[in-house]
Amino acid sequence: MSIEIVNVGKRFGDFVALDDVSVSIPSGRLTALLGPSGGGKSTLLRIIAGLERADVGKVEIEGVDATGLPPQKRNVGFVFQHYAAFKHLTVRRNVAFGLEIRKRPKDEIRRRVDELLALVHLEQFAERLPAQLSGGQRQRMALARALAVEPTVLLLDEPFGALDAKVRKELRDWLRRLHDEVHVTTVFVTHDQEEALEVADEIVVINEGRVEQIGSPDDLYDRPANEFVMRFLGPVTQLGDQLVRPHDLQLFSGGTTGVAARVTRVTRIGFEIRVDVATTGGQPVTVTLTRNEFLALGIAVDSEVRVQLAPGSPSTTVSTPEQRTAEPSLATTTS
Ligand SMILES: Nc1ncnc2c1ncn2[C@@H]1O[C@H](COP(=O)(O)OP(=O)(O)OP(=O)(O)O)[C@@H](O)[C@H]1O
Repeated sequence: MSIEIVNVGKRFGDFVALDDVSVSIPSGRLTALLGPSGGGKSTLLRIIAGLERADVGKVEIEGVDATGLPPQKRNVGFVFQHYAAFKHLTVRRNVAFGLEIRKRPKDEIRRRVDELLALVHLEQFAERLPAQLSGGQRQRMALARALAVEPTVLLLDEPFGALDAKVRKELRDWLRRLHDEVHVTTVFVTHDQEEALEVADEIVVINEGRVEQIGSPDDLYDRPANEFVMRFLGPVTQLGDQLVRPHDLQLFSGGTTGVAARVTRVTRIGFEIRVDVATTGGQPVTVTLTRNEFLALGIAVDSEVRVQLAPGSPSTTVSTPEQRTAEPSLATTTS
């Protein structure tokens, strides 16, 4: 294990930002700290970086107790959402900065910076100033600069957060490929579940200062530890007292399987069809089908159907019976 966080606690005044957090972050992997705003992700990242001190607990990096070490002794590189570049220095000099202050030989610096600029696809922009780059290019420069000093650990706090959706998506794919080439242990903070599921090898779900679940994207999606993780990782709907995913529900136009319901609304959303139904007990349930599945059923608004959870699909029991689904359906109940 590359980073061991053991029983870490952190308060800001009376506010508990982290409550007895223990996480093992594996070497050479890409790990996401995922959770809602204010949950404590950045605080945990800053504690790993040494920018913040834990009140209790221990941080170990590559077998070394780093709890009391200042940031510059931890050999970590970091990139934040609003990256502050040296405005008056070229891209090349920005990337070289960490190597220059370490007084590495000029030849070595040139070679290493060329390699890094190629890695982040910025070779042709080496002599530009940061202001002459796009937002996405600037974040790539920031990553090259963080990697220049060969950190043991790379820490990224919402590094693409300020960029538009398309650039964000491109950088996400690019980060995944970069990591496959470089293999530096990387921890990144995100509140975007899609980003975490797509990019990370391991995800740590953090909410209200506590770890809700740690696992691979598949573990979390298919075997959510609790209702919070289930709701946070994707769309949900409720069938009886079970919280389920709308695409894990099956509809039948006849027969006796599952629960009797009536179709209240049919909506096409891109390549999916969303079918809202109301059970005979009056519970609104949302089902998503592919277009072909929908056409094969031959159903429309007011059709009588049966609905059931596809065998083997994840579900969790809802804690309070009156709790509404996270994605409320627009169904008007019929009985
Ligand atoms: N220096 C500080 N002083 C007081 N409270 C703080 C400080 N830093 C963080 N907090 C509080 O601690 C909580 C956790 O903050 P943190 O930034 O770790 O959350 P986060 O999960 O990263 O959220 P976001 O995605 O919004 O950045 C928040 O309620 C925040 O207001």
